[in-house]
Amino acid sequence: MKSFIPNIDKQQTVISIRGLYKSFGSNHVLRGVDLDLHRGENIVVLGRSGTGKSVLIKVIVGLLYPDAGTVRVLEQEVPELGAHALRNLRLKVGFCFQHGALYDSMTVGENLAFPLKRNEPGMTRKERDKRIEMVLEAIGLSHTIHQMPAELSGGQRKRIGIGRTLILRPEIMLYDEPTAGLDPITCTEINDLINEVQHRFKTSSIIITHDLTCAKSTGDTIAVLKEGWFIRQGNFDDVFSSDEALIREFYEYNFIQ
Ligand SMILES: Nc1ncnc2c1ncn2[C@@H]1O[C@H](COP(=O)(O)OP(=O)(O)OP(=O)(O)O)[C@@H](O)[C@H]1O
Repeated sequence: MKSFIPNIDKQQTVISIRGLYKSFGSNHVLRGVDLDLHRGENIVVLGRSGTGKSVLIKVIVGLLYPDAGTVRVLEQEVPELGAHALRNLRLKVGFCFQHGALYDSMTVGENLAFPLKRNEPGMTRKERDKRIEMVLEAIGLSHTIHQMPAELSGGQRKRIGIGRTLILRPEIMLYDEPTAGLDPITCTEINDLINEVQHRFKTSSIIITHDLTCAKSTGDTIAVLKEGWFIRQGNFDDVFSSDEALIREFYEYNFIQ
């Protein structure tokens, strides 16, 4: 379980979704999704492969248009936003790709500088270097600044991927399977980092995973996506204590992975 009590503002939702439907032809992926992410909260979206977790995230950042329902992010109705407003919103919603999505031909420092040069062109070199140093220190990888991604371990690349998202100081973090493909010790380090980011940068996060350990250690709220909607939402113990079949399903899945 988490080692600190996060400061969650239950009065303030940063993401609010009601009655979300999304189909692709006859494939009805999301069928009435409701979700509230509060300021300061980590929500884990737990679901087996193909249940629509990525579709949900894409709707949240405006990459997919919903068939029905409302999707409100940082006080804005996402499906109604034009390209400019959507671009601005996406700067406040950081997406951590599953494989880090680092540029192999750039050093760690250059990878972190890249989003700053593109999105904060008014920044001086000194300000940029300071931000990069601060983020590298936060993710515990200051010594890698001149290294190439190929020289890093899988866990370190994941951390740099998280750092590259943090560098723009987003209000919301979206993590796509942050522990996929990592050994158990590295998984624990990434889970700790997700909590550290929540604590230190006051972010609100959605963490997509089918890793129960990740869910238990990072989630203030667990939302279980199945057959197009959230069949359970609550803290880990509430969600799993009463339903043996559900927990077995995920344990079996974790062993298969
Ligand atoms: N652009 C698209 N066009 C057609 N079908 C799509 C599209 N995007 C997703 N789907 C379908 O939506 C369903 C849910 O896909 P999604 O990628 O959201 O699953 P997931 O829960 O993220 O799975 P995984 O854990 O394997 O990443 C799948 O059946 C997929 O084929």
